[in-house]
Amino acid sequence: MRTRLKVCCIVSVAEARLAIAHGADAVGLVSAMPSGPGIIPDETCAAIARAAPPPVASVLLTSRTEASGVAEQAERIRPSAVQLVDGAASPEAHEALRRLGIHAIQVVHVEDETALPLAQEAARTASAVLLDSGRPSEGVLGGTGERHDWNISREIIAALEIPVFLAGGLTPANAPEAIQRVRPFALDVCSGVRTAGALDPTKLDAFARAMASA
Ligand SMILES: O=C(O)c1ccccc1NCC(=O)[C@H](O)[C@H](O)COP(=O)(O)O
Repeated sequence: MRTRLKVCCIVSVAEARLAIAHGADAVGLVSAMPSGPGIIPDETCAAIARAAPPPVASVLLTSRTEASGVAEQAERIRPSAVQLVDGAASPEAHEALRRLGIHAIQVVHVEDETALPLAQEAARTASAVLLDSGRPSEGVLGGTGERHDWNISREIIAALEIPVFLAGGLTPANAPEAIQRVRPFALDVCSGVRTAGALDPTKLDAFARAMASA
């Protein structure tokens, strides 16, 4: 099965089009966060979500966890999916998204082996799990440019029956190894395809080619 590509930290409709032209299956839109390089206003998230043509998915990243807050933002922006980045969102938040017909992607930050039970719990309600390299205890919820322990990720993917995205420090140089060793449903990349903050067509092309070569 082909490994899917999610290009995250998209800041404009033009960047979304560039990512899609290079084969992105999904574009990630980072709304308000405690910190991070890719944050954009909700109005920009909504404009990009409207511009993403089917079957490309628009994924809204939110640090909200309460059902009412998650649902309010999702209803306004209308993405295909919401990526919950700040620990396990409440079952009510998942249920609110389900009622809106919007998928929930639950992020699990792989800090140590405790990520496995967290991912198994998340898989009970989420449509997909995304394994990332944040440090929630320090208010870092993604966009680190750092890899985590892929042995743990591989173990999680083998244990789960739902799609699992792999994120954190991916680049054209390590994408083939990520696919071969970890076998994720999709790769998620932010800093590895950017230069001086802007989406870089040369790096995007190299990333897509690296994935195809795996
Ligand atoms: O990029 C941000 O500003 C950000 C902040 C807080 C949560 C998530 C954020 N980025 C979105 C992502 O999901 C990244 O694609 C993912 O963390 C991988 O980033 P990178 O290691 O830079 O490829």
